[in-house]
Amino acid sequence: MAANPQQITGVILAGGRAKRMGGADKGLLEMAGRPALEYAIERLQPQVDRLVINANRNRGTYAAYGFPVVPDEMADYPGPLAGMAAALRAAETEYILTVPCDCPWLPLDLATRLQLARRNLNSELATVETGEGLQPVFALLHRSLLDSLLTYLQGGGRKIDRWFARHLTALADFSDCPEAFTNINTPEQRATAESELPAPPEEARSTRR
Ligand SMILES: Nc1nc2c(ncn2[C@@H]2O[C@H](COP(=O)(O)OP(=O)(O)OP(=O)(O)O)[C@@H](O)[C@H]2O)c(=O)[nH]1
Ligand SMILES: [Mg+2]
Repeated sequence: MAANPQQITGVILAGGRAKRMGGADKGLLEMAGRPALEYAIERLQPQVDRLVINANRNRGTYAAYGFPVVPDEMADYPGPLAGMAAALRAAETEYILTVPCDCPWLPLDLATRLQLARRNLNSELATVETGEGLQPVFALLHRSLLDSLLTYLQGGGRKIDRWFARHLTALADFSDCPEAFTNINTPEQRATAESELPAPPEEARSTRR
């Protein structure tokens, strides 16, 4: 199908090893009674036209949410850029918007603010600046970036911000809400998050289709 220039595919990056979480599949790890990625689905889906999940393990469990599941094309967990590359290849829209699976408070106006920043700079790429630094896993990427990304990965590059530096990069200012990008890497952070997340309402328990 021809890509529609207006459209964005949201990508939930759930392909990591989660070593700091003891090797659990972090997207499926329960946080306050719900798998982590359900928070990301709930907050990202209304902002985008399509959604895909990038995952390397338990793909059947992820597929049960009803969205396409895209695995990395590179073996051995090369990092989030591999998930971005796989999603760019799979997406049928002009843009993808990536978020990590472990960020239950991600902003509801993420897509709007990234698109605005990107348009202002007329760039192919936009990411988040919180005032405390970049949050480069949150990225709006034009499909034309795939070749550059594959070249960077094939050359051994793994760092997102170093690859971004090869391109004009728009920064969306989220200094008003840096805490919205809190992500959960360790059992301690999970415990803190669980004390702050609401108990799941009954209907939320059936998000999984
Ligand atoms: N597709 C893909 N995604 C990854 C890979 N490594 C990390 N990610 C994702 O990138 C995002 C940020 O990574 P981290 O929070 O460090 O997650 P992680 O790498 O699984 O966890 P650690 O092993 O503890 O660093 C998460 O959404 C991960 O799922 C990978 O090799 N492939
Ligand atoms: Mg990591």
